[in-house]
Amino acid sequence: MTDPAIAVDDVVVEFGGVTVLDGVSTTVPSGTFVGLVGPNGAGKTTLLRTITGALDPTAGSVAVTGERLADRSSRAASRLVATVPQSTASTFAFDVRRIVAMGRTPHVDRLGSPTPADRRAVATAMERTDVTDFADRPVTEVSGGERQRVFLARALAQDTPVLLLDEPTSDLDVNHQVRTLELVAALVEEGRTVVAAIHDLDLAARYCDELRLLADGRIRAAGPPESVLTDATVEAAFDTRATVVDHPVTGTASVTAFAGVDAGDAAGRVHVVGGGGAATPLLHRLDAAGFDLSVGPVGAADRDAETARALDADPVTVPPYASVDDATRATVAERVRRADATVVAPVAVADGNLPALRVAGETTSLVVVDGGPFEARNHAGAAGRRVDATLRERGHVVAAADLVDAVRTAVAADGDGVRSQYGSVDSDGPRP
Ligand SMILES: Nc1ncnc2c1ncn2[C@@H]1O[C@H](COP(=O)(O)OP(=O)(O)OP(=O)(O)O)[C@@H](O)[C@H]1O
Repeated sequence: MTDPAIAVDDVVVEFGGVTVLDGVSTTVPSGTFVGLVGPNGAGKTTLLRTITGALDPTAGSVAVTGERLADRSSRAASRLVATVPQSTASTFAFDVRRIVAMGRTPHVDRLGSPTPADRRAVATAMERTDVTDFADRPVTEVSGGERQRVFLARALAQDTPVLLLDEPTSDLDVNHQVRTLELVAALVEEGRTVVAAIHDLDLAARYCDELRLLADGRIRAAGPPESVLTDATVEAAFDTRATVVDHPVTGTASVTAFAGVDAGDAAGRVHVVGGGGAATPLLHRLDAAGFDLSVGPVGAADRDAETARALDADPVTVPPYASVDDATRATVAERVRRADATVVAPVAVADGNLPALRVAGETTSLVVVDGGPFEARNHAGAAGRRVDATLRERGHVVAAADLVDAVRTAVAADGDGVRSQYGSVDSDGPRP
């Protein structure tokens, strides 16, 4: 069997008597992209620095392609591993091309000048990281995100089998985040091995072959992203409530954290009127709080339907582009009546949700999230203004941030409160 690209064996790192890595063992197979995830201070940077040999572990050992980097000359080690540090602040005003060319140092003969192959490697690295346009600018005068790409270009120009990246996308805009991780994935396809500390769990799940979840100096979970990122592992490592679902577009794990949401001890059935993704964040909050959920009516392929299925929240769906038939209407009405509270997401009034809005409006335990269909600006005319005023006066309208508390109160008051009377004021029906 060939050696793994990286083997970390029972590594302990202490700083001034404080144990930062506490017996970390893991291997990274050659040609894979492994993401290091975990909370601030978990030890990700420390582990990367130990792998490069920049830090000597208190105990344990690290091998890269079967060799201890500490036993190699720094020039030889630099032909094996390239790194992009978390902070790329540079004090020297070298131009970008010169910074990238520094990646060739371990390959260039000490006395010789760069060869055409060196120049080609620099040009290709700049192109692949999209920095060619500002190749002649001083690195001190480019933006933080541009500088991050310059240092990735330097690492690419170094042309090593192993790349270690500390937060390679932290300063990048959304376009360059995705482009950079696609570039990294392409490098891995070409046979390189990459380990990257990544804070964005969704991006890590989307691009990495495997993850290592680090917390309190230990690896808490290791393997494919979907096995590492679960509600339980994320909650334990990050000390927060969290829900992990399949992302509707990428199909990979998508993590939503809820700081300050109580442990899921809330009881009660809640029906949510949503559509177009408006209910998705609300469903996550309500699910994390512990409510039993139903949703609808929503299109079968709607984002809210996907979320509902992922959370076992029982969506009432209609086929795409179909109108709501009598049977569906009756099902929704039944769900609303059976629920201990009904939540209306900030949706626009549409033929599809109008029947549900009508039924919801007649319940006593209605929670309307601010910006929704009952708002005056979403209705034409006096009827709309009356609906809005009545609901606000009766305390049914809340900000999304206050949703869980409002639903707890509504559930407790179910059957007890005054009717929201949306039904009675809406004599001619709201108009979109
Ligand atoms: N040189 C050092 N001396 C003392 N303590 C250090 C040193 N380097 C790191 N630490 C401590 O070790 C712990 C782990 O730090 P590390 O930078 O490895 O975490 P991290 O997981 O990369 O965090 P972040 O996500 O915030 O970048 C932290 O508590 C940090 O304060």
